[in-house]
Amino acid sequence: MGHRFPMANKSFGQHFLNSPTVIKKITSPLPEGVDAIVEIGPGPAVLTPHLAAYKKPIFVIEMDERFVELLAPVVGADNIFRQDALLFDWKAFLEKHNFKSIWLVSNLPYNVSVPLTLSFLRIPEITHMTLMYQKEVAQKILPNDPRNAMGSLHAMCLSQFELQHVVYAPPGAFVPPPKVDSQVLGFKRKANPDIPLSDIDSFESYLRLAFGQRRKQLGGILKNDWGAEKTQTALEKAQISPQIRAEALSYAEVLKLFASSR
Ligand SMILES: C[S@@+](CC[C@H](N)C(=O)[O-])C[C@H]1O[C@@H](n2cnc3c(N)ncnc32)[C@H](O)[C@@H]1O
Repeated sequence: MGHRFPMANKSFGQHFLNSPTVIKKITSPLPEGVDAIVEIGPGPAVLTPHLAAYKKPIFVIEMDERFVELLAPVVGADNIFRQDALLFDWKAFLEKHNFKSIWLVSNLPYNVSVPLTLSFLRIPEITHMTLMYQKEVAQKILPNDPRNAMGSLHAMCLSQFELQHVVYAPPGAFVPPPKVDSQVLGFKRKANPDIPLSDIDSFESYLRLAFGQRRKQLGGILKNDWGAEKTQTALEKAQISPQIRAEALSYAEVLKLFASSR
């Protein structure tokens, strides 16, 4: 496609997309009703021009200062945040701009993809996301085979979003090619989340406890933290056997047990 990439900086997890098919799948269509687009880690403006073409307000957050010069003509110098996306001040950004429905797009740097996803799900104004992951991580968020696949990332994301597979990206879709396969997922915020955001921290602690030792029996794991009485009452109320392994729980059971534990 003739895109000329600067030298990739490995410490920033840089692998630039070089596949028109994958780029198109990530950047289209514009989700209905969004009033702004935020791209994390735009690098040398690979996805960015396709997103800017929608003529919505567009902002980018990029750590590597070498790219500012390439991004400025695409999004405007004032719309570039040259910083770590993990430290981005969403509160200040939203107070200033008052957007109600943001589409967040990113070919995420693999080392920060999970903490970033967990932070985005806490920002209700982010209504749509299209995010690239290492395939193993994407499979934890949205397993192809849902049997015995329950885990904390899946439950956390599903509590706020409808999830869908968008496209696989083999190593050859990038320059330089990473050592792993990648997968892009689409997220659409549920109008009524299964867990209100005010409870999301407790839900996350509960999931970390229940899925910290996925292959052990659930009753034993919970008892260590909750004590015998609370564990027995909660499991009975949710009609779940203490002998079950956490990974075999259905999503409905995960929600029921959380509700029963409170
Ligand atoms: C995998 S590359 C993707 C580049 C481009 N968007 C593409 O699709 O080809 C990840 C980009 O994220 C940037 N980056 C890495 N860690 C970051 C962080 N914590 N916050 C913001 N940007 C980061 C890197 O400098 C790099 O440009």
